[in-house]
Amino acid sequence: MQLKPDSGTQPVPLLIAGAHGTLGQALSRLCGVRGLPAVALSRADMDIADPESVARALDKYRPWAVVNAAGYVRVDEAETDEERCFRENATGPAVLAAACAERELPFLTFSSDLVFDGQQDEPYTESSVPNPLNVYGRSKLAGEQAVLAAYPAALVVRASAFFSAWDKFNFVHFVLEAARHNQPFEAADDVRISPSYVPDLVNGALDLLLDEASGIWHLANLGACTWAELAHMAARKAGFSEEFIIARPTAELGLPALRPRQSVLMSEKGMIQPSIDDALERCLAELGIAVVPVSV
Ligand SMILES: NC(=O)C1=CN([C@@H]2O[C@H](COP(=O)(O)OP(=O)(O)OC[C@H]3O[C@@H](n4cnc5c(N)ncnc54)[C@H](OP(=O)(O)O)[C@@H]3O)[C@@H](O)[C@H]2O)C=CC1
Ligand SMILES: Cc1cn([C@H]2C[C@H](O)[C@@H](COP(=O)(O)OP(=O)(O)O[C@H]3O[C@@H](C)C(=O)[C@@H](O)[C@H]3O)O2)c(=O)[nH]c1=O
Repeated sequence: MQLKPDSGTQPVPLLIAGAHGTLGQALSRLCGVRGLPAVALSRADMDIADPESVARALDKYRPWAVVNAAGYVRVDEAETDEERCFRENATGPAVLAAACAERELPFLTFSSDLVFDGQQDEPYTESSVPNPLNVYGRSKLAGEQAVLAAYPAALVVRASAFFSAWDKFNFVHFVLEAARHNQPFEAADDVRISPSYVPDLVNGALDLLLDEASGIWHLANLGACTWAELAHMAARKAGFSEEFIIARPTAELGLPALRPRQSVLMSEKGMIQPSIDDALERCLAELGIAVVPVSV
């Protein structure tokens, strides 16, 4: 651990942007578990798209590295909110990257599987050609390109649909809530993804940062499933009946933004994450739900 040059004993922190979000909160939590001093800043503390705000925060906290967990994630709203979406997902990361490059600070930012168009059959790797289908995906790709242009040594981790026991804003939580209340749950059965269990994503991304990795890396749990299959897996492992799940083509869900028919992520760089099945069981255990062994 680096000690702050002018402080003697105070450890030099990791600075996290996007403190109050799903990823930001998980980063703070796991930095604590790993004994990594960190300072997590909300938008009020540091607006990542405002160069003066970023400079003030970096000069105040003098971190050894910066992790950007901030962003605009409302994929469907982005279709009619392009300016705000690009501000948070492209301008913001670019401002952070330039400030970190100037100070030679390691920088990690996150991108998404939605930079791909789903036209290929095989999983997408780091060398696959992006071609986003929606405003959100275009903003994430623009952010990747701006960050690596400003700071080629930056680390860009692409992840996919988050699921986590630590907050309620994710698909697996919605499924379990519908199961508990026996409410019908419509799930897309024509879109294949490789979901990201947030603790695995955070630990993998921190490992890469500490290993001084750079460039684009794919971090998603191993395997692939449709949203409907993920819903069935979650319900079955949690011991619920599965009748409440209604498989639907995505077109019938009335979502404004187009999604790729598949955006399964794999890494060609060897950063293998645990399987979706294993991650889901750990997620359920973290929720205090006894996992029902699936009969073979
Ligand atoms: N959720 C997912 O499934 C996936 C997410 N990602 C990426 O991971 C990152 C984090 O996502 P997630 O945790 O789900 O997002 P959340 O919406 O949970 O959190 C994002 C946070 O960023 C903050 N923020 C937005 N703009 C700024 C800004 N200009 N300055 C400072 N803070 C800002 C938001 O604050 P406020 O509330 O004030 O807007 C919010 O607290 C994003 O880059 C996203 O694209 C990638 C793949 C999948
Ligand atoms: C909420 C819900 C979603 N879905 C499926 C359909 C659709 O493909 C997709 C849309 O749901 P969401 O809006 O949660 O997922 P979506 O916005 O597509 O999720 C994305 O979030 C952004 C931030 C990312 O970066 C992506 O990786 C991805 O995780 O999920 C269902 O099938 N049933 C549901 O009830």
